[in-house]
Amino acid sequence: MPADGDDASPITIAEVKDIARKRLPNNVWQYYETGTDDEFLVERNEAIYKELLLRPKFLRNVRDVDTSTTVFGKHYDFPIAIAPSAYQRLAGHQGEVDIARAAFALGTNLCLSSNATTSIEDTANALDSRDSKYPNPWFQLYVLGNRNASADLIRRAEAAGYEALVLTADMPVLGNRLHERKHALVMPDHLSMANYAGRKAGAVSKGRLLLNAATAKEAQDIIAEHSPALPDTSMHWDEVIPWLRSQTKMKVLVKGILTSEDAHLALNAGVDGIVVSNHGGRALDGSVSTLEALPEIVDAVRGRVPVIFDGGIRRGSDVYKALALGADLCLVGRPALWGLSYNGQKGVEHVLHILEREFWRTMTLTGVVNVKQINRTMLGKAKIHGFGIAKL
Ligand SMILES: Cc1cc2nc3c(=O)[nH]c(=O)nc-3n(C[C@H](O)[C@H](O)[C@H](O)COP(=O)(O)O)c2cc1C
Ligand SMILES: CCCCCCC(=O)C(=O)O
Repeated sequence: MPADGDDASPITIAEVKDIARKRLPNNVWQYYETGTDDEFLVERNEAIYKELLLRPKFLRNVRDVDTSTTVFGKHYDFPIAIAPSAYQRLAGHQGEVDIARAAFALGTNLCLSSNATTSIEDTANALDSRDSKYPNPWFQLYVLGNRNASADLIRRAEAAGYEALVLTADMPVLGNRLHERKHALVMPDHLSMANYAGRKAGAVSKGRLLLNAATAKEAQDIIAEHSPALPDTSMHWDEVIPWLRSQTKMKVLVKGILTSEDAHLALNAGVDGIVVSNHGGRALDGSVSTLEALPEIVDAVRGRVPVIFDGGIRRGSDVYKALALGADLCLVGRPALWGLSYNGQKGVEHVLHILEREFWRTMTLTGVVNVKQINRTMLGKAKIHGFGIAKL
């Protein structure tokens, strides 16, 4: 049983978030927090969990509850890992190094962003070796107009021992982040995009460049001028997965899948895994929340590859609900950044502990003793149906 923490410390993710809000400089807070347009999706990603109710079962001998899971044959002490997020040193402390060490210390894993403020090699070298039953870190890739630059990152990640390559598909251009346009993210002098030989940038090219384009024509001109350093907008299923395969032996996952159509295309292209994600509501406002998208993708995939899931997870019960709908592993983005701001590596560990404990407690209180027992029969809809809640 994971021990409860000291109650003088924050005891929920919401409390850690409140501390981060007070500590982070406003433009960093806005950058981390921001969604796009009306931020409908940031809100919906979180709110949607409340639409699903748990159907607890009792007297099932819950003395030994095992929260662990296996993905790509590797062991996770609980099914929560850390999503890729850019520029983690903006939260202070040691950024990516603290997040990676926390994930390893808790028996889980992380995915490093292409746009990290600590390089691929420095992040890997900061980690102690651990039992080979546990995974190595994953690396998230933005494929740039300059494919040679991307090929170089892939080669470096593989050489540094990363286990999987996660292609982010959902942001060929930056979403319309209104807060960021008002509070431009400016990288302090001591930080840079460490994987790109010290390039300074907020949102890729000169920070505000794309965000500040006044017209579509201006945006096109900027893309044309800076395309080697921006995500490659010409990427297509037919070529990009085969190209990645030709570059690496690492597992290849695609991140940002929201429909069964794209899940089928991803499977046909031969990916090793799918990440259901809407980029934390930072790409296209008004699109579907990830929990709503999950069942159709799980049904399309039919267990052929792992389905990884992120978006709006703030409670261990949220993780439980995503697993019940068929996710194999959940990722958290912002909560890790809040933990980092709260107390560096220890703060990220604290966040993971909270989620692990809540997840374990939800398993125990619903009468399941391992993650395989968490399935759709454990959920109901928030709608009165006869005398009970409607089953899914
Ligand atoms: C500040 C920030 C930066 C992010 N940077 C990246 C990135 O570099 N690459 C990527 O694929 N996703 C990025 N994401 C999206 C996350 O990987 C993840 O999909 C999202 O944060 C999950 O939602 P959550 O924050 O509600 O947990 C970023 C998210 C945030 C909040
Ligand atoms: C157009 C790609 C910019 C990526 C910036 C990092 C990121 O993913 C984010 O959400 O912010």
